Amino acid sequence: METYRPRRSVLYVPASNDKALAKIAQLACDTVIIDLEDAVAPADKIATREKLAGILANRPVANHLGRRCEMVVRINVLASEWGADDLLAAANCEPDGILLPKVDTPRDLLEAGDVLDDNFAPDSVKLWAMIETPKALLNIGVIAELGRDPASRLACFVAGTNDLLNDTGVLATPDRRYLVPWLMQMVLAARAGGLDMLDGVFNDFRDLETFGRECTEAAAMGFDGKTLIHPAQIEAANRAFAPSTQAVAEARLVKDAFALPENAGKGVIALNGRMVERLHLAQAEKLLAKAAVIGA
Ligand SMILES: CC(C)(COP(=O)(O)OP(=O)(O)OC[C@H]1O[C@@H](n2cnc3c(N)ncnc32)[C@H](O)[C@@H]1OP(=O)(O)O)[C@@H](O)C(=O)NCCC(=O)NCCSC(=O)C[C@H](O)C(=O)O
Ligand SMILES: [Mg+2]
Repeated sequence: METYRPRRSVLYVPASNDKALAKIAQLACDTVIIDLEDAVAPADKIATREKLAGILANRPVANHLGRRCEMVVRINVLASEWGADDLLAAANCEPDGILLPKVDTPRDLLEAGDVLDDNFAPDSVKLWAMIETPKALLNIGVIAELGRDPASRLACFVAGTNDLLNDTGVLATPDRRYLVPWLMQMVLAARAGGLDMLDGVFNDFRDLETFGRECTEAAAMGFDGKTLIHPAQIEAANRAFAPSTQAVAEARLVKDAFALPENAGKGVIALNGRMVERLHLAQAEKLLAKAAVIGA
């Protein structure tokens, strides 16, 4: 069974921006997040929420990979004046996920999950969580643990680096040196919880060179993909989070070596002067499956 769901390029599209919404079908991003939160002015929140059903109904049948176009809705903070209505309105539109901003504790997710369980089937919409507050970082392990319980609906973490910089006062530098320790904590926690982990946005959308570098680093740090704010960022993200040609070739070598009759049943083999274990075979098979899905 195919389990890899590509989320290399995850584009925020403001739910209030008709021009941007109309572009979705032409874009080569793996996932779209329809944003009701930061991208929508307070005066427009209610009118924008009312457009949600139309936006989701118009989702492209297939995306650039020929797969069902994954659409997630980011709602306003649950405790805000808009949050509760956003949650129900979003779930009614049957998106693939609902992204909760400013999650501080597991309770925030459990409360949203309870509302969904009272109104929708247990296997319906998934929850995604923004990790963007100091409290979320302090609680990241227990929040991530929810990922091991399918009843929690939790499927994905998204780093909110703008809020994190704002709330902590750390300096934004091109190499993200003060953020990296927290980003690595997020990756570690996501892995412990069996969750996907998406990197935060890069605001300077005309600077594609620095953006490309940040994507390459994020892939090396273990992120599954990057959240984006502009279509110009899609291509570099798709490239950075895809397995390289060399990685695919090496994975094939590992798979072929373990398939040799003389290696049947062996736990460890030597390959071109390198020790290769069955965990490397599993890793290679995962990488090849990923490459097959994205056509790399
Ligand atoms: C940043 C922008 C406001 C820039 O918009 P604009 O000046 O219109 O850019 P361009 O003229 O270069 O646009 C070219 C065409 O591309 C379309 N476009 C632009 N952005 C998007 C998009 N996100 N999705 C789809 N299409 C898009 C324009 O409409 C132009 O189309 P056309 O004229 O037909 O050629 C804008 O990019 C933007 O609004 N981006 C998204 C902003 C957003 O959603 N922000 C909230 C999410 S990020 C966040 O919240 C961070 C997190 O919470 C944290 O804490 O870190
Ligand atoms: Mg934010």
